[in-house]
Amino acid sequence: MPSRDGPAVVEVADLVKRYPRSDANAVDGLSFTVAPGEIFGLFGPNGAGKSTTVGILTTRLRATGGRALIGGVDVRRDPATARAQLAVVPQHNNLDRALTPRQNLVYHATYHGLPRREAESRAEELLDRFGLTERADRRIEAYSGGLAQRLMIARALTHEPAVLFLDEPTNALDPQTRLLIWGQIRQLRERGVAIVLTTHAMNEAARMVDRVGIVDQGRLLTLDTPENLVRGLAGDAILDLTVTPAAADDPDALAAALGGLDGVRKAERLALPAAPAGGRPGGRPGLAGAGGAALAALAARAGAGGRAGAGGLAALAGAGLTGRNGAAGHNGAAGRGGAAGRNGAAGDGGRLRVRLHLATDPAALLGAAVTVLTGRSATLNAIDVGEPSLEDVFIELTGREPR
Ligand SMILES: Nc1ncnc2c1ncn2[C@@H]1O[C@H](COP(=O)(O)OP(=O)(O)OP(=O)(O)O)[C@@H](O)[C@H]1O
Repeated sequence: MPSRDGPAVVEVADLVKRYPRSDANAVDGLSFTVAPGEIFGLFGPNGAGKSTTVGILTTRLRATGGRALIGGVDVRRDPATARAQLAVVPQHNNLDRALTPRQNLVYHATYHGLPRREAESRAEELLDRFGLTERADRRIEAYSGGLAQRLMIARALTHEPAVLFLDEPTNALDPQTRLLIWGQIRQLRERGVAIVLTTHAMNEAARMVDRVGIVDQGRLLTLDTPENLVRGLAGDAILDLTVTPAAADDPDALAAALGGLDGVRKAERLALPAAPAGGRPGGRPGLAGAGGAALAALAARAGAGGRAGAGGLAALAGAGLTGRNGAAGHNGAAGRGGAAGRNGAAGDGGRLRVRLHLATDPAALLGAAVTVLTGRSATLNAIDVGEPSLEDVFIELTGREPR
């Protein structure tokens, strides 16, 4: 079990950073703590203030106000002592190309005060742990991105830091290297190392992090475990309906009617995914995919429950059913299972995609949704159901507009 007792190893209190000649704070009163043996995800859109926060904590930048402590040491007052307790793995390769991989590790260890002998045996141990022993004396230039990332993490561990800052640790890595790196991060957690992780690959990281702080415009929007965030903000399930409203109907009124159903926490209109020429849009799994069994059951229950009238069931039978794997779905979440062909609609003309965030089982809602649609003479083209994800929470909090 990770040891999460004892005083926080990272403490940030009312932290402020205003860059010269800027008219807004890049970090604007941020507060959080990270315990030993905790993996803390610091997430936020581009420009939210993550790098600035990490820059202050790692002594690269000076705060304008507030406090930042590493292992109880104020980074501003005593940066050298703070640095001895932390390590940073940057997103981009900053290995010393004039040295071999082994020499990179030995150099880093001696820089941090280890005697030569100890530094060499530490390097040996880390090369072994990261599967680099065979490649320890090659030229750095010959290293792939994955090998370089492994070596950078190994290098960060030479002085046994109490806290490790990882910036996009698995960006552009193959699945094997990702697994290795997540495995190493897990082991560090078991040893009581605190890890502060910044990444945009939230759904991947959600499986690893203990708590998440989501920041935007330098402020903390929320801080909790991924499970609590997903449950609390995004709802229990997500149901995406692609519908063709009756010609005289108002799409917003139709979306609002669906949003008013019991068990719906929120309804939002989404852009329709672009359909590739002649193919299934979105590339999502259909009934045979991850959500297939659940969806078949859902369709059966919605039918057996008798909530929908005969017309509604006919509409349901004609709709494409797909599973979504809990993505925020802004780039084509709904696989339409050939519904466009059955519907006879040319292109996406007149169609509407409504996302319902549910506080209930989708099966319990589906009949009522179909009744609303048939009551308004709308056609149901596709149903896409899935679990909400951390990325859904992120979009909910920070919006869909690119920064
Ligand atoms: N050296 C600088 N001088 C002036 N403004 C800066 C400087 N560095 C960052 N900023 C601004 O501070 C704000 C926070 O930037 P920061 O790089 O910390 O965000 P971020 O969350 O790390 O973004 P990303 O995900 O793109 O790395 C942004 O508005 C950015 O433009």
